Amino acid sequence: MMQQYLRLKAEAGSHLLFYRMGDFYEMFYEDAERGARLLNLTLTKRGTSNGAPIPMAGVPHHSMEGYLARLVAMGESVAICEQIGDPATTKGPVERKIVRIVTPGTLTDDALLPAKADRVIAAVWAVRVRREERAGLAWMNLANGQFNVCECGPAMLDTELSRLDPAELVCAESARPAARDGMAISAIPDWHFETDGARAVLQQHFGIDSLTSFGLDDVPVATCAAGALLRYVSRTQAQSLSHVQSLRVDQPGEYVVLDPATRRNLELTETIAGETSPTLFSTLDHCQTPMGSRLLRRWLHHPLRDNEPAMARQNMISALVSAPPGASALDAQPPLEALRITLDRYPDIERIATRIALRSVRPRELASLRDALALLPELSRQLTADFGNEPQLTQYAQTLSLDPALADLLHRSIDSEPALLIREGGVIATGYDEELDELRRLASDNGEFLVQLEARERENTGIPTLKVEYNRVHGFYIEVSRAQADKVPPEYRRRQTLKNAERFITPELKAWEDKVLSAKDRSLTREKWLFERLLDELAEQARALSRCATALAEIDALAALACHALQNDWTAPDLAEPGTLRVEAGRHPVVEHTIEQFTPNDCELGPQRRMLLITGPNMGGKSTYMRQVALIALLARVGSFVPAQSASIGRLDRIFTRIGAADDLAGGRSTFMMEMTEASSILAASTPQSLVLMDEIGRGTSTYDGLALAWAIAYRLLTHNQALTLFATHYFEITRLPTESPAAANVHLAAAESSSGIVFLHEVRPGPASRSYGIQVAQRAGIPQAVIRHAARELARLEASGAPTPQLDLFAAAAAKGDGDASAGNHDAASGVHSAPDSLQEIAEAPPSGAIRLMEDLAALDPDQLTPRDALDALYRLRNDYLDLG
Ligand SMILES: Nc1ncnc2c1ncn2[C@@H]1O[C@H](COP(=O)(O)OP(=O)(O)OP(=O)(O)O)[C@@H](O)[C@H]1O
Repeated sequence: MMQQYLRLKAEAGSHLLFYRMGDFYEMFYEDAERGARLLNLTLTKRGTSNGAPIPMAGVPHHSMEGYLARLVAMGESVAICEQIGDPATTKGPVERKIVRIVTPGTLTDDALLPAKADRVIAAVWAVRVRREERAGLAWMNLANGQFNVCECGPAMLDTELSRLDPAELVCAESARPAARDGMAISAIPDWHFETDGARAVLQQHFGIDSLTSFGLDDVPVATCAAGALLRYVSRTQAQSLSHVQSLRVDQPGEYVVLDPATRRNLELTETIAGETSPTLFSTLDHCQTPMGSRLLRRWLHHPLRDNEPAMARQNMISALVSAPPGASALDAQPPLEALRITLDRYPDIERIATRIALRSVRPRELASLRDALALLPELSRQLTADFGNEPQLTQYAQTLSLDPALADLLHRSIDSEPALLIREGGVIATGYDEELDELRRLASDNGEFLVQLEARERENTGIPTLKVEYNRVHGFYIEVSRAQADKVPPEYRRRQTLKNAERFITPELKAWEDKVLSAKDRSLTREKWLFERLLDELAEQARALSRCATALAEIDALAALACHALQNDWTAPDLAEPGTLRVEAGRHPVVEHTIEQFTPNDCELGPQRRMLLITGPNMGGKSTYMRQVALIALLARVGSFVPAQSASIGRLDRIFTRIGAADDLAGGRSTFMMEMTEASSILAASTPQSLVLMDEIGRGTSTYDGLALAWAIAYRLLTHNQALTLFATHYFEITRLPTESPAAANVHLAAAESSSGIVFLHEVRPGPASRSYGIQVAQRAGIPQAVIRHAARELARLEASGAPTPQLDLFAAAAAKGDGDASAGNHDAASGVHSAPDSLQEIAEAPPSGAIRLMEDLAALDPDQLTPRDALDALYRLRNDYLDLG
């Protein structure tokens, strides 16, 4: 047996091998140790190998699914080996075979899959093509059969992977990427990616001679990845992947690019702390079906660049939102509500269709499919009757009309309440197959015969207490009390002797028993055979079914967005010309639900006003404001309504965010290094059609370094990249940027000081802030009073001494003017709303800033060339020039 095990283990490779032995799946050797550790199982021993005991750990076969789910969640893969030979007729170990391999990215079983998220498997391959490094990506969603590829430069690989968020990444052994959270890495031999072999695998699967029709000629590197991926996935499944019927090339310009940091910062489907709620997705997910939820999640991660497809969704949402109550609506419900009530009754047809194709569908899933198909005409009727003025919605009605033969077949073939598993019987409906009905009748027709037999034998033997009974060990028997046992006729043969009774069998009873029991076996065999034939017939409809599932998912996701828009007073944005972003009274789609009263704010960016410099106290609402603008833009590009009074959002190619400080300790990068890495990719890639969010860039280093970098980065974004930028900063020196470039404008988050401390107004007003309120915010955060008083004294001292911190200078100037109003400051030249106070104006006009000039002067000095006297003179000069000690 161990030889057989070792052969199968060699086949399983690095996957854990679940080796079936009776009612258990056993693991041996290192697998046993690893499995026991991961699953908290008892580690035992079985036999010895070279004198050493062989470690063994096992899980009961009936609870295997739960253990598999846990292992897969930990990124493990498991090869499942079943007994396929018959123990009764086999000498030596029963024949066994690996029947499937469960890996994190190739799950199709409902019990192992998250209902509301996709689990994608991807493969990556990178090579040099005509002196240019290219990365090819292929990915597959096995649970719905979608198979896609794209190609990009290596720099974009991380961004693409964050878009797809694969559960498993297949790569070549020679190019294993660094591990990442939530993504298992599976290395396969390099030759699997070899061009000819990869193309052959694809051509064979799709049954075609050329891959040109899929548009693969332009993406040779991705084609290699696709071939390797298909080979890998096929090996894991017991069945052919007949539901993977096409391969789509994602075009580079299709979606608004969001890099990994941006997806994280905008908390699309996961909060920064790693929770699933509250996120944009958790807020919007009013979907009634799991397939709708999964599609909505995909949409949020794939905002559309072009107006046309986004507009198509928006039009449908508008129709759903505004349909007048019609005669057809259920129970006088508004049409949208009636539609959602109908949707609520659909099961996960998308995954059922896949499991039909993979022949792993369960009887009860077919019953729920049958019931769902009966609902389709009602849904089609609602779409045409209530939303008839929106042609795209009514088009769905056509996709939903499946061949009535399918519903009829399921209706006739599947029992109204089928058993859980086909091996239990009771799945095929009575009346579907004559032979099955006959066998079932034979198998169950025991009552009448036994009653008659018992009466007859009592009379023949004269034993009134004689009984005909059944148990699982001995089958049918006639029981007679001990005292009466000598009265039984000679044809009675003893089967069992008990303390007070004797049990007998007669030739007649035995013959009948054989007939009944064989009828039972034969009926089960017949039922299994019928089920297989049924799957053959259903498989022909799997494609139409998955198209129907896609339509249902789209209707559901649109209805969810419409429902949210209606309940929260969202509006349809205007999908405008590139380079425009205008929001009137916008709100943060998630935060507006988590606080009592959200203050709406405007935002205006366009060709003449490309950058907003956002200042204001800590806790004033800067980050919320910036994120809200980005989320409104993203929602508009998804095709959704937006939380604003009105909005006009142009075509965007990318959204970038540099928000918050996060160390990448694993990657060995400090906070400041991370900040600069992100900033450098923004400077490298943003265009006039990009939206850039920069939050407090430069704060991770010393004040002057930070200020100088922040200034230079802002300047570059404004003049070179010309991206639409929201730039929040505590460096008030930067607020004079508008005087140098009219395309920049200052805004600030207003706050006021009251007797009880600072009050945040959360209102975005024109012009820069006048104070930072750091000490007041610290006080609110509970810093001890003694520390607060000390800090206040220090601040007063610094201000009085005119210490050369540029922002202190600025505040001091404003404060000296007796500026008690938190929001009053100079308003930028570009906005032209207010004139600037003199002192600020002076600072703004001093070319260039004092800080930078000081640095320049210092840099101009060469200490090695100075005499002690020259050095002293230089020191006095600098002191006089830059410090006002008067
Ligand atoms: N428009 C708004 N209306 C109401 N409350 C708001 C608004 N914007 C922000 N807030 C509240 O203010 C809090 C602080 O907001 P936010 O984190 O955006 O401030 P910040 O200026 O970025 O602070 P810091 O500079 O310290 O990072 C939020 O938790 C939120 O509850």
